[in-house]
Amino acid sequence: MSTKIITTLGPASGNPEVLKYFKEHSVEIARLNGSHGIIEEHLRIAKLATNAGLDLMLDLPGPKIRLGEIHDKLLAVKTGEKVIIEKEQEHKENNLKTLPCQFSIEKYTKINDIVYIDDGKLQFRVIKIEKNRIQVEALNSGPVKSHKGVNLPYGTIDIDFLTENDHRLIEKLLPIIKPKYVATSFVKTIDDIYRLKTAIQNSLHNIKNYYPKIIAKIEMAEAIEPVNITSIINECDMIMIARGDLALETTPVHIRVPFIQNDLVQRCQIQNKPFIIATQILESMITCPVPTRAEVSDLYRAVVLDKANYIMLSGEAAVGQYPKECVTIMHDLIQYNKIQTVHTNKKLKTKTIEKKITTKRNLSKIKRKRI
Ligand SMILES: Nc1ncnc2c1ncn2[C@@H]1O[C@H](COP(=O)(O)OP(=O)(O)OP(=O)(O)O)[C@@H](O)[C@H]1O
Ligand SMILES: CC(=O)C(=O)O
Repeated sequence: MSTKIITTLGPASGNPEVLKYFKEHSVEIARLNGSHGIIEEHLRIAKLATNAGLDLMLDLPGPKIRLGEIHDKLLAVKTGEKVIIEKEQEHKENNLKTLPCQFSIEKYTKINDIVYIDDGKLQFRVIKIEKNRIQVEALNSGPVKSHKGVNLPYGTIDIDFLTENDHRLIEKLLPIIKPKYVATSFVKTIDDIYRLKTAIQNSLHNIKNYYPKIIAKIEMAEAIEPVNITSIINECDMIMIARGDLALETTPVHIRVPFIQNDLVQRCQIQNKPFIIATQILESMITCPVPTRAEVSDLYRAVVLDKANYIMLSGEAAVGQYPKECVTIMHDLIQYNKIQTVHTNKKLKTKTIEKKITTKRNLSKIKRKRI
């Protein structure tokens, strides 16, 4: 089976024309990211995607630490600037810029720890810890936007696996849209998968003949420990190598992802489990109509070397300027690989036939000599 595409839906792709294009160009699954957008919007887009013939994936946010609503949606920070990160309901007047956070994070940090925001695009060093807030120093400049992810690779996070938001999506959205797949974020152990299954069963108690396939998103250091990963792969229907958070939840940050990807691909192949390679495959195409050479090489690795069952577009398809162009690049590489494979197989076949013929000829020569 050749690789298929998953596209995350959002403002850039939630319309019939784009979805039709996706369907015609190797997209099989439409992902609804439960971290963004309201239920009504997910319902609307789910209907459009189903009408376009796509399967649905509901991606549950799990215990991901995110910023809250930033006043005016955006705040600029400068290198060296001191900033407060505080639990959003616990705001205390101060004269520093303040980033609201959905969880209280002071208990997961120590002085000098690095806090990563927005997939690591912004880095801060912890300089002071107080109740419900930390003071940090910006290590680089940039804009901070509402709801971006916060990663603390040096802390042990013990936020409950299924959050209030996950329960709300399981109860309010799942029974209506009946997605073929439910993806679950920040899985650490097999018990998390059991808990998710129980929550889904409870929400579907009145619905017969439907149960979603479960996708475990691998993005935590604990999940890739040998004692956990084998049983997680066994218990779910598909694995997502969720490289965005994985890059920041494993140390040394950023550089371990390709090594872990290699290991997970091998494990999935040995355990005969389909897998998805996700995140930043064509990230630069959020704002540029063509990919970088490095991105095409990453795509080549996923499709040709790893033979991923699915490759996934996130922001590129949800909010990017070129969702159709991204899908076209992926589709074209998949098709090109098919042609190359047929070509190589034909060449191999011809070589084998040639070899057989030469061997036969040599044999008959030997026979003739003997006579
Ligand atoms: N439905 C949506 N509505 C608005 N913005 C969205 C939507 N989906 C995604 N986005 C934007 O695109 C970015 C990238 O999308 P992506 O699905 O990778 O989200 P994410 O925040 O990185 O979360 P996750 O870790 O679950 O992938 C998001 O950070 C968000 O700004
Ligand atoms: C897809 C996702 O959640 C990640 O890469 O972190």
